[in-house]
Amino acid sequence: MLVQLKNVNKNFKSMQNIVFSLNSINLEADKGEIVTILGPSGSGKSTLLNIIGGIDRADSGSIIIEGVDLNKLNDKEITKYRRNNIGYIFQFYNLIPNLNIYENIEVSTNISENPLKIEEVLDGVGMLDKRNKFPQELSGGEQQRVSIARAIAKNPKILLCDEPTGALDYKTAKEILNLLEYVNSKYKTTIFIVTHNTAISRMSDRIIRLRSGEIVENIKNNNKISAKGVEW
Ligand SMILES: Nc1ncnc2c1ncn2[C@@H]1O[C@H](COP(=O)(O)OP(=O)(O)OP(=O)(O)O)[C@@H](O)[C@H]1O
Repeated sequence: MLVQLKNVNKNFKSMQNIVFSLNSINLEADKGEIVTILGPSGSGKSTLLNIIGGIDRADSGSIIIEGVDLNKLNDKEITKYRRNNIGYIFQFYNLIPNLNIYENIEVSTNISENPLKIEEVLDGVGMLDKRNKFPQELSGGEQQRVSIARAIAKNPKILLCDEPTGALDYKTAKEILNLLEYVNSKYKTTIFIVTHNTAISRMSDRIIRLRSGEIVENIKNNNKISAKGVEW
């Protein structure tokens, strides 16, 4: 098992009160699985993703990645874990505006121990010919392709996608889903996709539904379809 969360709890507090808590989260994901995390706004989806990514710390419980418990790592060790194991894709791409496409990816490969060739990943996402362009010269879909290339170039075991198609129109969103499927099959990357779009869950191996910080559904998808067939 690549990812195992056991009894994970996380509270966000205001001055005196707990304003939100993620409660007793248990989940597992194998190498190469695609997992979708569904749930209404504020249910804790991004918080859960950030805990798996070592960005947020859990208050208690275990987050075991390849046998290592993230909750037992110090800050330096967790930074190293993040650099080498985690690729992140955001709704609004988060590319660095004053660096060209190639340089945006270089920022990520420069800090990882086992990066892929930048040309190879740019070619894989269909952006090699735009390598000298700047983010503002690209469409949203193209920027998301670059952000996938940036995440993948680190050669991470886990790809965390927070609403990766949330800012894109139907056609471009479908292209991005196809690309995530390609990455998953080529690199055997385990992919977590947080989304409001329940249709996306049809291309995943596992579907997790959160409500008010609790998992209310955790099912294996026995009717997985290819990204091409996902419709909404
Ligand atoms: N750093 C923080 N400090 C305090 N509260 C936080 C913090 N991060 C998240 N929260 C609260 O935790 C709750 C869950 O937030 P989270 O972003 O995980 O939900 P979500 O399901 O991803 O929502 P959305 O779909 O709107 O992005 C929210 O009520 C949010 O305000």
